[in-house]
Amino acid sequence: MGSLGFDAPKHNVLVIGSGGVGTMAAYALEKGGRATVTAVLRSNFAVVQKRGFDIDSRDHGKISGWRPSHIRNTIPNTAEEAQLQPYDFVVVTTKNIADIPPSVATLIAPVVTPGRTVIALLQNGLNIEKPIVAAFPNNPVISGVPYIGASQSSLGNIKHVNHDKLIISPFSNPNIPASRCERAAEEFQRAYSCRGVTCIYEPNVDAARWKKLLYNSSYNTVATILRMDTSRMRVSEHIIDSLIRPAMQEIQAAAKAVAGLDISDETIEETIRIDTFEAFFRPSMLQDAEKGNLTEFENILGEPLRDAERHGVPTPTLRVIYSILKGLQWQTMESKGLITVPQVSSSTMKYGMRAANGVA
Ligand SMILES: CC(C)(CO)[C@@H](O)C(=O)[O-]
Repeated sequence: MGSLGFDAPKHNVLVIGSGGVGTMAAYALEKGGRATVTAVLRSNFAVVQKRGFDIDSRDHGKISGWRPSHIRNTIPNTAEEAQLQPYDFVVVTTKNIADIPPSVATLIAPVVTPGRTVIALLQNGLNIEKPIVAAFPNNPVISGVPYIGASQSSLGNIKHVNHDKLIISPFSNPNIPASRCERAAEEFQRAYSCRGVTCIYEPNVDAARWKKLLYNSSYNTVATILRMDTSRMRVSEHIIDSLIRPAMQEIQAAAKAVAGLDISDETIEETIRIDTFEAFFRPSMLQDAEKGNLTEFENILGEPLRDAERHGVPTPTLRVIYSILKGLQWQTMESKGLITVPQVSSSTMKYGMRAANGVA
C-alpha cells in the first residue's frame, strides 16, 4: 500500500470545490485527524482568505472563521510547482456538468499523479466514473454519495441542515486489482469518519448510486422545473402523486433491470419524506438554476434514463422531465453566450439549425 502513501501519518488531500458539500468534506477530513487538506476555492476565495468560513452545521454546531490547512484559488499543478507533494487523495465536489467543457478529467489532470493519487468523486449521478477511469487508467477511483443538505447561502457562509451521511464505495477499474480500489475506499472512509458524521463503506457502488438517484432524479429535477421546495411539493400532494413517486418508481424499475437491484416501495416512501418539513429544502439543482448556473441534469437524469431505455424499461415521466430540463439547460447556455441564436429572421433560421457555435 506504500505507493498510495497510506503509511504516512496524514494523507495529503486536495478538495476541489468549496460550496456546501466541499467545505463540509474538508471540515470532516481535518477533524478526523488523518488528513491535511488543501481546498481549492473560487468565488469565495477572497472572503475565506480574509475571515474564514462561517459554518452553521447540524452535526458540528456553529463554527466561525474556520479554514482548512491550506486554501488556493487555482487548481495546483504538481508537475510545475516543485514545492508540492503528490496528493494521496483528490476529492472532487464540484457540480458535474457532463455536457459542457471543461470535463472533470481535464480539471483534475494537473493534480493526479499516475499510479498514486486516489480520485474520490463526491458527486451525484450515474456513470460519472467512466471518463475518469478512461483518463487515469492506473489510479483507483472511488465513489462518495453524500446525504448532507449543505449549501453556501452567501460567500463563505455554509448552512448544513441534514445529518452528514456519506456512502463510500470503490468504482470498478478493469486495469487495476479490485482489492486496491477497495483498500483506497476503506482508507478514505476512515479518514472522513469523525465525531458527528456517519461515513459508511458500501462495497456495491451500484446500490449506493441508484438509491440516491431516487431523490436526485425526481426531487432535484421537478424542483428545478417548478422552482419549488420539497415541503411545498409534499403539501400539494398532487406533485408527489403525479410526478415524484412515478419518477421514483421508474428509477426503481430501472435499477432492477440495469443493475439487478431491489429497491423497496418502503425505501421510496422514506425518500419522499427524507427532508424535514421545517427545512423547506431547495435541492441543489434548483439552487444552481436560481443562480443562473448550468445543471448536472445529464448525470442525474440523462444517464439513468438512457440506461433504462436500453433495457426496455418504460420511463414516460423521466423522459418528459428530462426533455424540459434539456430545454432549460439550452436557455442557460444561451444566457451564458455558449449558444448564439441569430436575432434576425432569415431563410437559414429553421427547425434543427445549428446555432452559431455549432451547439444546438
Ligand atoms: C440529503 C438530501 C438527499 C435531501 O435533502 C440532499 O440534500 C443531499 O444531496 O444532500
